Parts: sequence; C-alpha cells; structure tokens
Amino acid sequence: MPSPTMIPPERYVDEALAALRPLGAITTRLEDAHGLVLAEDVTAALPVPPWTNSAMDGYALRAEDAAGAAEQAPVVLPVSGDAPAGSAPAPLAPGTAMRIMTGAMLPEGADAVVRVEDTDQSPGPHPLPGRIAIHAAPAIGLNVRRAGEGCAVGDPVMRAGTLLGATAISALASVGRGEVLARPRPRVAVVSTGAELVDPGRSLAPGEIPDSNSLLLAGLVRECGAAFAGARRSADTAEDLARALVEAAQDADLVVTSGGVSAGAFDPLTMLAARPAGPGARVRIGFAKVAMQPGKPQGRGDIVADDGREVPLLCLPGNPVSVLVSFTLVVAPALALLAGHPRATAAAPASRARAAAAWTGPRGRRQYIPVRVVGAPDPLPEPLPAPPDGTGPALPWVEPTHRLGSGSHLVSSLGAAQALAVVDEGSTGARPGDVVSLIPLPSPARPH
Ligand SMILES: Nc1nc2c(c(=O)[nH]1)N[C@H]1C(S)=C(S)[C@@H](COP(=O)(O)OP(=O)(O)OC[C@H]3O[C@@H](n4cnc5c(N)ncnc54)[C@H](O)[C@@H]3O)O[C@H]1N2
Ligand code: MOO
Repeated sequence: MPSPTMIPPERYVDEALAALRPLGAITTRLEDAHGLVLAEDVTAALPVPPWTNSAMDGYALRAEDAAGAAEQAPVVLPVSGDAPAGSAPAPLAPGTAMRIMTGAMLPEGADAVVRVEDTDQSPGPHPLPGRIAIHAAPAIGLNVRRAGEGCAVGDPVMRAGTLLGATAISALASVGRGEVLARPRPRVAVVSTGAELVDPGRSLAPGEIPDSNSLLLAGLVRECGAAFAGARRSADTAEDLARALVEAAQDADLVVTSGGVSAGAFDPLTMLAARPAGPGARVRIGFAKVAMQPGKPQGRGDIVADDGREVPLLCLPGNPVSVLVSFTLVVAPALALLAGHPRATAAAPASRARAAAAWTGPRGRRQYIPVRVVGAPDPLPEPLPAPPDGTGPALPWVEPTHRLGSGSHLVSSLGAAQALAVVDEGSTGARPGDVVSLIPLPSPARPH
C-alpha cells in the first residue's frame, strides 16, 4: 500500500492533466499537418472519384456495341480518338471505341472499358489504331469507376481528434482539402538544474558529470511527436533558475525541468518555491511525493511568460532513470493532452511478461524498472505462477537492463530498455517467473 504521505501515481497524473488544456487549433496546410491532431470534423468537399473514369488502359465503348464478342467471334469497331488522363474527351459516337488510359475521364456516351489485353492490340505505347477487334463481351460498368462511388460531397470523412498520419492526410487531399484545422505540435523547453552538469564529451573536473538528462528529454519530446524548443542549464540558485525558467517559457507551451526537487540543502526548485515574492514571482510550483520508484519527488506549476501566457511547468527529479520514468508517466500524457489527443490519460500497461531474473523493489511505492526482452531461462523457474486471469498465450521474458537491477542512477544501460516493467506497491520486487506488466517506451521511428 502507498505510504500515507505519498499519493498514488494515477492521482498525481490526473491532477497534472486536469491543469492543462489542449493548444488552440490553427489552420494548417496539409503538407505541414503530418503528426498533428485534427481539430474539426471533415466532410467531403469533392466526390471521390471527382468524375467517372477508367480503371484500365484500354478502349471505352458502349457495352451494347460489343455484345456477343468472343475469342472466336471478335467484334470490330472503328477507333474515334484518344482519351488521355488529365483532359476532357469528346463525346463518343455510337458504334465507335475511344482509346483510354487508366484514370482518364470516360467520354460521354461510353459505359464500359475493354482492357487492351482483350483486343487485338498489344499493350504499351503505339500509334492510335484505326480499328480494334474486341475478344470479350463487356458488361455495362466494366472497368468503370463511377464519380462519387468512393465518397459523395458532404459524406463524413474524418472526425476531430484523428491523428494525421500519411494515410489520413492523403484522404483529406482526395476530398478537396488543402488545409485543415489542427492543433500545433506542443513546443517543449527543458531546463536542467545542477552545478555539477557539463556538456557531454567534455573532460570532468572533480564533482562534475555529463548532462545526459537534457538530451534524454530532448529525444523523448521528439519521440512523442512534440517540438523540442531548446535546453537551458541553470546553476543552483533561485535567481538563476527563475531567469532560466522565464526565458524557457518564451517559446514554449510546456517547460520541463530535471533535478532540484528533493530534500537537498541547495535544491533550486524548492528554494525558488519558498521565495515567491523574489525571483520566483512569475513561477508557481507545488511539490508532491508520489508512490512510485523511481520518480518519487515531483513538482508542477506554471510560469508567467513575458507575453502574459501561463506556461505549464513539470518538474522531474534529477536521477536519469527517474527522468525516463517520470517522462513516460507524466510528461508523455501531458503532451498528448496539449496536442489534442482525445484520450490522453496516464500511461497504461499494454502487455505482460515474466521476470527472467530476480530484482528488488521498495514496498509502498510502485516500481517502474527499465527492462529488455530475453529468452526463457533454462531450466524454467518452478513453480511458474499463472497470470492473474488464468493461462493465456505464452508470455515473453524480461530482465532489468542493468545487472544491478533497480537504481535511478543506472543511466549507462538505458540504451537497452525496451519497456518499463511495473511491480505493484505491495511487493518488494520480482522473483523469477513472476508476471509483470509492461509499459512501452517512446522510440525513434524505425525506417522500413
Ligand atoms: N534526504 C532525502 N534525499 C533524497 C530523497 C529524499 O526523499 N530524502 N529523495 C531521493 C530521490 S527518490 C530522488 S529521485 C532524488 C531527486 O533529487 P533531485 O531531483 O533533487 O535531483 P538532484 O539532486 O539535482 O540530482 C539527483 C541525481 O541526478 C543527477 N543529475 C541531475 N541532473 C542531471 C542531468 N541533467 N544529467 C545527468 N544526471 C543528472 C545528479 O547528479 C544526482 O546524482 O533525491 C533523492 N534524495
Ligand atoms: O524516486 Mo527517486 O526517483 O527513487 O530515485
């Protein structure tokens, strides 16, 4: 059970989300809309297809003019011209055929298209023949795509809240839209606190460490489809932090900080929050202890930007694994809400697995531990506990990405993390064979 001084993770996330509103929708050109959330219900402004056209390269004709055509008894028709794609053909005189290309407008009077393969002509680029012999009788409508058969003007096409991927955007283009109302990508600025932080790759003086959290947060922001609006570093003073936060808020819809939220004598966020009249006048922060491990100390509030906007602020603990876990649980759903995803909620376990190794965890805090998928141990642990809802498909096996198991500082093994395994607050870790839930981690898009 969570300790009475700590709040359950879901409650903290719900409270954080309740303080946010989706970003205002803006008119966006379709070529800029990929990855955004649609903010209007769309109906078709054009029929699809916009006009009746041919589904094949061949000859447009009246079906009745070739009735009875067969391999052994071809029907011969004169060819009156070409109907290339991209132009309106002349009407088709009765008793004639017109050469037509796939997608070209069907001439008025025609009601069927015979494929070139079903004539005496060979496929490909050739001069227009004077006549053709047809080897198969066409039915009315053969190889004809009727105007509006895919969708009529006014038909509902897409609902507000749809994530605009490649397929959705192509559908919008096909029904006549060049721009749509969509919510912009949330811009996220990062502020890392800590006098010990130096640029990655620099040699370290005693007490210094590479700033890995700024890059972790920048990448996670992008992997969630949001726009990274830059990282700043603040020294461990309330003045410096207040300056960095107000600067960060200028070009951001959300500011995320790492570090400085626990019980240290120099934790700058707690110092800033304690001095609301001074440098903190434009920054409001409240803190919470959340029953999760890692990620127990959390903060949230807002910053009054120069233009008067109240920019939401999420303050994550500084330990790198705490940043990953807090981002997944708190920041990712916050970004989904700002971006306009209709069902932005706390990250939910998506699947289950079995622990391939033992690891320890704290009773009273729900554990989120980075894991990777491994092969089944040999021999299998015995007894193998059944999943709570009985047997199901065989579960994958996972182990902590670091040989030390749980540790919020174990950043060097994070590159192997495929998911967060969740162990409930009543346990003190996992034994081999235990069933755990998995929360997927954001990941960079993989080329196919
Ligand atoms: N007396 C107590 N001490 C601590 C408590 C507590 O309840 N009582 N909670 C612990 C827990 S849990 C956590 S989590 C941390 C959170 O600390 P802070 O958020 O104040 O973070 P820092 O002290 O600034 O840093 C913690 C750790 O992470 C490293 N760090 C910080 N920023 C970065 C960065 N940008 N890149 C890489 N690594 C970073 C920093 O060097 C520290 O090692 O507090 C515990 N203490
Ligand atoms: O909660 Mo801290 O994030 O355990 O290490």
